[in-house]
Amino acid sequence: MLHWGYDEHNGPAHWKEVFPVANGDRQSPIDIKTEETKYDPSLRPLNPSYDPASAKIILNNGHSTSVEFDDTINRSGSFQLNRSNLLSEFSCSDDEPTTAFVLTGGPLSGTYRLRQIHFHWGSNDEAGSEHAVDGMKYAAELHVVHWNAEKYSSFVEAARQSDGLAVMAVFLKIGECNPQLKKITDRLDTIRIKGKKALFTNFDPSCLLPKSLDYWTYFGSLTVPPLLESVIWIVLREPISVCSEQLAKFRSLLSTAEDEVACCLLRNFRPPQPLRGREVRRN
Ligand SMILES: NS(=O)(=O)c1ccc(C(=O)N2CCc3cc(O)c(O)cc3[C@@H]2c2ccccc2)cc1
Ligand SMILES: [Zn+2]
Repeated sequence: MLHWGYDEHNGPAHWKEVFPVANGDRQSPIDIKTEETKYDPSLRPLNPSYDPASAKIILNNGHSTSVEFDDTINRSGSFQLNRSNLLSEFSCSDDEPTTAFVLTGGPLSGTYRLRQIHFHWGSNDEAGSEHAVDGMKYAAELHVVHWNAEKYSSFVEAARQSDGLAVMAVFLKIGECNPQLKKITDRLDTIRIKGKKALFTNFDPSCLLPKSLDYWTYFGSLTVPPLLESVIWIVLREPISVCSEQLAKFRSLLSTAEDEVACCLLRNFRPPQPLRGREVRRN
């Protein structure tokens, strides 16, 4: 198998050839059978608090489009943005609580720091989400990726720990065009080719969250290689809207680089994986 992707020759059915954990017992996504979810009174409300200044770039990494955030923090507690992206450096004094772009509450113990958001979609409006609800798939799915910055010193280290990552999933349901999503879909034509990136600042991902933050939660994995089993999944029950024209822009992204034959990224979802006896809790 060449580099993994979503085509016939390198898609999800092949990933186990290179990443045997694909057959593990806490793989994602899953089909959430609502009748079998368990209410858990100990689950607290989710508390996302994002600082718009931390958004940095939007990029096409060949298997999705992502908005990357600045999740570096140096010892003095001040946030350091690297000069190469010409963003000004700002620092908060040590006595200020740094609440920028973190997720706490819900099933989480501790503070998870926002790293990136990205999307999954399909070749048609009917099925593009990764998680399913009672067998039903949505048109697309937003993932808001956080890592446990209290316990681990980097995202990649956290990605190897069973409680290292927390990903909030938001379903995108076909309907009205989404004005908040427009800020992202309007930029996709500048990053069509794999590897392309562009400055993307002052974006607060909470503008993409639905009114209700009610959720299901379960222990799972990355849904793309290396499929690491390090994700606490928090799937919001209420979808946000997206229109066909906006979805079409995602599909016009290329999964190929400049020097390759152009190939559109028409779909990039992994099908639901076996639950293997895991429990899905709801708040
Ligand atoms: N769909 S998802 O489960 O929410 C998810 C989460 C994280 C990541 C992520 O940040 N990854 C995994 C894939 C990947 C591919 C790259 O080309 C890359 O440059 C970075 C990543 C990272 C990653 C890589 C290694 C360890 C952990 C994450 C991707 C998908
Ligand atoms: Zn994802």
